[in-house]
Amino acid sequence: MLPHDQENSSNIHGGSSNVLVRARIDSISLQIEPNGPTCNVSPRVNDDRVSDHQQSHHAKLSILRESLHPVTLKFEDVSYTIKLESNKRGYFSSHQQKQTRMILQNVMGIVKPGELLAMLGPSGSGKTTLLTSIAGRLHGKFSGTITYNDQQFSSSMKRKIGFVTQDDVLYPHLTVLETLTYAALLRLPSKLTNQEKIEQAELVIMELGLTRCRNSMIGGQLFRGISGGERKRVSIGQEMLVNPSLLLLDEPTSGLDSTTAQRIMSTLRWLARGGRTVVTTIHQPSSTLFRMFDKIIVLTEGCPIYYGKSSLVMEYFASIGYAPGFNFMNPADFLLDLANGITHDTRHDDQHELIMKQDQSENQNATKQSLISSYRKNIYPLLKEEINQSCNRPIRSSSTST
Ligand SMILES: Nc1ncnc2c1ncn2[C@@H]1O[C@H](COP(=O)(O)OP(=O)(O)OP(=O)(O)O)[C@@H](O)[C@H]1O
Repeated sequence: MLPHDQENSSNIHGGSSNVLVRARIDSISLQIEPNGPTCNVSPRVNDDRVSDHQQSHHAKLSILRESLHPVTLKFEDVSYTIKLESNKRGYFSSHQQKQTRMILQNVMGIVKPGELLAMLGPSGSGKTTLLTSIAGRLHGKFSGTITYNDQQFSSSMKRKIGFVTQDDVLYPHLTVLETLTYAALLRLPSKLTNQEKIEQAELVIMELGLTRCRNSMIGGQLFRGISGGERKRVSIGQEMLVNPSLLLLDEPTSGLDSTTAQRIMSTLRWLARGGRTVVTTIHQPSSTLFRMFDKIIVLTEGCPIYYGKSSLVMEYFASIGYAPGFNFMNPADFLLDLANGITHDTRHDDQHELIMKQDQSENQNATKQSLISSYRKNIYPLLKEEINQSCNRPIRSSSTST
């Protein structure tokens, strides 16, 4: 079952079955905040022909569809430095020189419930480090502020965060159903009965379209199991079980074919539209994938060169003198080139490669510095204002950033 198919299907929020669902939600000791997501697109259906069974089934699905604690994430001037220890004279020298390296520098952003933010940038640009800091798992010299509904990170917030890491750890000998059932038994609150926990695992399997492989083993290096895309969905499912308000994912589509990647991104978008705040890193998205992001942040060597709506990114770079040399270019390819300091020239196409090579060797750093300064001049002040203005205000579903 495709999640976006479900977006089009009826989702019942009224009726007695809904009361039961609410009762169950309450029994998970979660409460609906007054600033509920305004972006939930579930239509209300009042059709007597829908059977009780169907009603209860759809209503149960809505448990996973809605976030119960919408979270507005803000990260302001996040910088992170690490200490590098290197030998001064040689490998066996006891004289060690301590150097520092800046991994992130003044990174800012705001993501509201219902929004999907993608972090883009070349390998080593700091995407995972930023995601880890948002998850509250970064240790070391870290400065700046990260808040969740204007509150600092706390253990109660930790429980509302789902973090899907790049290298998912799954037991190869368990089936999909066993993996998710054990996760449900271990992670769901003790107020739920075991039967209810098992039902939640079944719901997640349906929601993520894993029904066909529910009894297949995960597999590993020694024996083949489910596919890479299914495996990634199992990892996402493990986090979905606890209905996180803030879902963070590190490279959820890496190594997957474009159709599977698109399917996973549809799932993430659908989770966001249920009032969750979704942040993902991504390496090389296709243009179809790119269009699914509400907002993007583009990093080069730890510094942002763009933050804002994905639909406005090309316009922004064109306004500061950077445009792709030809039409129909995947915006993500263009942005990654820019983040690497490679500009596209509008001159004749067969000169293009040569120009790119020259840029790489001679002008890369200058281009990056120019992009960083343009960001500081054009985007940073507006973003700072947006973050300050949204302080303690009701959460809205639309974004007003660049
Ligand atoms: N604890 C650490 N010690 C040494 N280097 C580190 C440490 N943490 C991060 N780095 C370096 O910081 C840079 C950013 O790393 P990060 O994993 O955030 O990049 P990334 O953009 O996610 O890369 P990729 O796309 O390849 O996963 C890299 O050059 C990495 O080697």
